[in-house]
Amino acid sequence: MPSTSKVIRLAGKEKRTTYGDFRAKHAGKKPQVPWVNVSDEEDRLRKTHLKVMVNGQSPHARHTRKNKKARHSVPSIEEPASPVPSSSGGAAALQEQRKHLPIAKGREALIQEILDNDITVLLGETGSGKTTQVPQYILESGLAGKGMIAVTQPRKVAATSLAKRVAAEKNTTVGKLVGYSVRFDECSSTETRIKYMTDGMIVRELLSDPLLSQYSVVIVDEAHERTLRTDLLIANLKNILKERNGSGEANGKGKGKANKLNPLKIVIMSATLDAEKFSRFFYNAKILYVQGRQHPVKIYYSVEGQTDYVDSAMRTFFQIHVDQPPGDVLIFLPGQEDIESLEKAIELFAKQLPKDEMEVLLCPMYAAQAPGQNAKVFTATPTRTRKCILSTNIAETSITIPGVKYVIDTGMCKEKRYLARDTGGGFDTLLTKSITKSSAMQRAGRAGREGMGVCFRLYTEESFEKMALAPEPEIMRCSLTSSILQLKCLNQDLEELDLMDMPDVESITSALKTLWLLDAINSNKELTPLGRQMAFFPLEPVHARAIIASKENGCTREALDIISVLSASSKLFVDITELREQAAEARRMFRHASGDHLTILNAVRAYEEIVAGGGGKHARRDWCRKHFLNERTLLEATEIRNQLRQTCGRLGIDWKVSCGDKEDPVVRCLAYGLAQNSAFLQPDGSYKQTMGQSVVKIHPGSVLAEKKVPAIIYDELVSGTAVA
Ligand SMILES: Nc1ncnc2c1ncn2[C@@H]1O[C@H](COP(=O)(O)OP(=O)(O)OP(=O)(O)O)[C@@H](O)[C@H]1O
Repeated sequence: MPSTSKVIRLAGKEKRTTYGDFRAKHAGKKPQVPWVNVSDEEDRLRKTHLKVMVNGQSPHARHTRKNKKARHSVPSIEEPASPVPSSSGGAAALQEQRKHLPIAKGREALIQEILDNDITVLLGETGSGKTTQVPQYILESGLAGKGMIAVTQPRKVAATSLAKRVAAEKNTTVGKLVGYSVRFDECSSTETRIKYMTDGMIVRELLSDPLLSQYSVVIVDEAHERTLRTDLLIANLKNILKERNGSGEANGKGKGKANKLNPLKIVIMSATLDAEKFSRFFYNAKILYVQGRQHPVKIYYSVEGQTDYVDSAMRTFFQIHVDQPPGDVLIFLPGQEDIESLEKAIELFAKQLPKDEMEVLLCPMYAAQAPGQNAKVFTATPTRTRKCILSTNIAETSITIPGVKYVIDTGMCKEKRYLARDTGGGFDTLLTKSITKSSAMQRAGRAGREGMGVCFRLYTEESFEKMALAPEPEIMRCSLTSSILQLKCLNQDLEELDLMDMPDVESITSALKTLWLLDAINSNKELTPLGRQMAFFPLEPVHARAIIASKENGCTREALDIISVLSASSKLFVDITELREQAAEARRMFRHASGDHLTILNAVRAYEEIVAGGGGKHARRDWCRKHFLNERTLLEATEIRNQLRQTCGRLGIDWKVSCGDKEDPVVRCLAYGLAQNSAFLQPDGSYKQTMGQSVVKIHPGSVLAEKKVPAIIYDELVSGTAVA
């Protein structure tokens, strides 16, 4: 059965802004500025949650409504005289900066509160210093004893960049006193006391250490995002607290220790949190509030709603570029396609600017881009240049991008949503939708980290008022398959966990059906030995199942080559709509009649020959460019493969076993994992899913796009987007 990496679910057309549209619309014209008005920065959301102040007044006065007179133009932005030193500089400058953060005033009070309470909920404005300082205060005060302090983050990029920043503040290199742990990348040592980690990694640690015995403090940061992993962690922390502290109270202070482990301290943090809900969940835990932000952020709303947010973002960018003082610009967009469209449009217009204007340096930032590429965003901006970062919501929380003074918020994001199938199983899909108030505030908070900032919201104040406060918890809208498998390994049933919000029965049933079809659980919903093995792999269960099946099919080497590429954060085949034919021609040598997975394998093998040939870095890069391959994906996949090989070793699977050039064993083992993702050819040329009613079409970037084959398996289903 041929296999393809991507199919499209045909469910109506969605209009996309393309490069061509931009050219037609703006050819020869100077970009126009959208109307904007000024609103003062507000924190009315938080006022309702305020219970205990940790410190006093904000160091800077807030902007008031009198700014409204600047309705029709963006006034020039003046820096208030600030005693705060600049963020660049050595260790002494960093120590000086730490002292000026709003949270520093409340340091002693905060430590005392954490000492007195097992669970603390901490609210503080973006940039007040929660994420970088609280772990250091806890460490410096000796509150963590000999244990480690875990600081969880929903996203990789935040965990790694925060670890680097805090290591610099501690005048050390990352991986020693301060480390991080993200999927496929661990940077810590026996010296590590503060560990920034993704919520996924700490949930994974529960498998080998159910009481998280290495940690004396767990700080759950950006808890407002309510990711699935954060919710599972929080539910487990409640149980661990009972086990380790012997109390089910927020201020139990470790009384009646149930075992020999250190008592656990839990801190829940965010700038935009429904603090009362968290407090109630944790036995009415105390809510602390850090008042004030280091630098103010002015907010501008558009007077009218913007129908084409990519176009409006472009015009707002040039308005800033032409009229405003130096400072980098961060633009929030929903996804990669919009980022690419905007990148091209800005590039085109930037070339038409007069010679005496500053240069524009474009830096895209999205999860599917290799980590090294995202790291470029953090490098210093050259002189006479304005950096323009085009990002999805991966830059929305926790991170500080040095140099950013302006934020443009399109008000849109992509949200993962699970579409269940009546016949069992289902899939996660990304839908473009309006953001929430929490997101809007977090996005604005990315300006004003090093000095006064400005945020342009490409939506009206009225639209902001109508936004939901926070996103719907992921547990209510995402696939539960992987989580239920992990919980089964901890002898836990999702239905019986004390969760903040309980998902509906259908999505639990759907996940259980998938696990049953993969043989991870039996018909009594009990974990099978195979399921336990699958949970060892840091992969989606479908991919883990394929690797395990490769053992009996004698093709583990090939399965790992393919699945490590599928698990990398960016695609291997560069897919530019306008250059699709040229790319297909350049990649002809890798094409495999059996589909995309074997084509990936051919590309990996060809790349390895180039590496073995010893042509050097430049030769490898040129070869990849020539063949429209993303070398960063290949490099990342090599790292992932090394880890998967180690996991195979621990499970007694010999990764060196190869089937050579035979294709059947490879497709067969993929089919074990992807059996649910299969579709049969229909008389009209479309494909119908075997499980579910959806009609799908092979993605135009697939090697099978032009072919009609009786049946396919696939590993990615895109919903609702149009065929280009
Ligand atoms: N990588 C960095 N480079 C330069 N300055 C930084 C960096 N990280 C943090 N800072 C400085 O430290 C301040 C506090 O950052 P921190 O992340 O601790 O705030 P926070 O209260 O957790 O904010 P948020 O809620 O947005 O995560 C920032 O406003 C910025 O001035």
